[in-house]
Parts: sequence; C-alpha cells; structure tokens
Amino acid sequence: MFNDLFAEVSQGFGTKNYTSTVPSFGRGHEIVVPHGKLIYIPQFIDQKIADRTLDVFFENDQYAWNETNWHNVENINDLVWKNIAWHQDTIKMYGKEHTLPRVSAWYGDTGKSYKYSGILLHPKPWSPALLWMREQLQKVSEHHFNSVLLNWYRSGQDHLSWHTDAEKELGKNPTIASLNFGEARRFVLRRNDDHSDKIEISLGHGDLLIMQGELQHYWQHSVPKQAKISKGRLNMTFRQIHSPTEL
Ligand SMILES: O=C(O)CCC(=O)C(=O)O
Ligand SMILES: [Fe+2]
Repeated sequence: MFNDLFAEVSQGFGTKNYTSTVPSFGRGHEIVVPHGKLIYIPQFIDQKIADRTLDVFFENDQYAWNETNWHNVENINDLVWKNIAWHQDTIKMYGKEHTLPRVSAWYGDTGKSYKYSGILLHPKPWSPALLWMREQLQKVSEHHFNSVLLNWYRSGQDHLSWHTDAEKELGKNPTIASLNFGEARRFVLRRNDDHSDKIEISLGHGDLLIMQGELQHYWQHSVPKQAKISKGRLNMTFRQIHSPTEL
C-alpha cells in the first residue's frame, strides 16, 4: 500500500520528467510544469456511467454509434441526434473551405458566444446530462464553468492540431477541464519556446484532465492522428466564457 502511494507521488511526466503529487481529490496526478499546472485523474467517471454516456450522447435515429464507419456518413448534420446536436463544421482558410477533421457541439449558458477556429459558436442550452458532468467537476475544482465544447473524434483519422486555448473570451489564465470517453487518444503538450519539452498523456474512458494557471500562454496542445485507431472518442472541454464587459 505504502509503495503504491509512493509510486504515485514520484511518477514523472514528459521528456523533462516533471514530478507529480496526489491532488486533494485523493488520487490521480497533479503535475506542476513551468508556467502551469495539470491535474490528471484516470477513471474519474466510473466505467458504467462512462459506457452509458457514450450510448446517450451518440443516440440518433439511424446509426449504432459504435458499429458505424462515420467517415462514410455524409449527413451527420442532418441526423436526428437525440441528446447532443453534433455538427461537422467547415472553416474557410485562404479562401478555401475545409471540413474540420472532427465533429463538435457547443453547450452552455445562453448569450456566451465564442469564436473557435474562426467560427462563431452560439451555445445550446445545458442538458441534464451535461449539468451532471459539470457537477462532478466540482469534486476537484472550485472553478465555475459556464460552457462546454464537445469534440467527437470519429476514428484515429480525426485529430486536433497544435493550438492554445487563449481566446480572449476565456480570460487571462483559463482553467479548462476535459472529460474523455471511448477510445483512448494521445493528448500531447509542448512548450511554445522549446518543442522538445513535451508531455504526453493518454486520455481514456472516464479520464479527466484539467489545464490551469498560465499554461495556455506557454504551452500548446494537440490530439494527433493515430492511424491504427478505428473507433471513436468523445471529449468534453468545460470552460468559462467571459462576456465582453467582464474582460
Ligand atoms: O480532445 C482533446 O483532448 C482536446 C480538445 C481541445 O484541446 C479543444 O477543444 O480545444
Ligand atoms: Fe484546446
């Protein structure tokens, strides 16, 4: 028992072997990096609820979510989604339209619109399931989240390129809490000024990761392609959006 606890305390993360301690939640890892903090709690949501989350969040009138090759489904935006209004967005870059390599949905307090990858998003009102998820986060964070962006990576082909969540609507040092379900994917952080300084965390079914402090100013993050993965992953990132008057 003592050895287990000790192993947890001393586990190092990333190329620089950053040390971690056990967060006040009682298990998991609190990783202090230069200019930021990460809290990583594997299986924060227990497996039964995590399984159920996938069934509920992907319920629709036509396809079994886990038995479908979603890259072949062209009318994702027109399906009758029972609980989450999934939408595949297109962005314009250098005058050309690009379909985003993932599917997303945006929920939160109404009136908190948000610009993301050049798209202006208007959140849909909270559902009981999303509010329940948000409530769970209070066990680890006193932070108030008023919106959530849901990302659905249909397979290992879907990905998210290097970026920071530093939009001004998020305030100066945003706390961002990410809940993950389905297939585990690599979540990689790298320092803006030294790309060899990397931290990689596998975010699997029920896992929680919180990014806080100055992290968004000094570190980028990404979810790289993983060619061998054929199944889907659901990610929800809870954020606090400030109204223009609060900025
Ligand atoms: O899918 C993830 O783990 C990360 C999502 C993310 O970084 C974002 O939505 O900004
Ligand atoms: Fe992000």
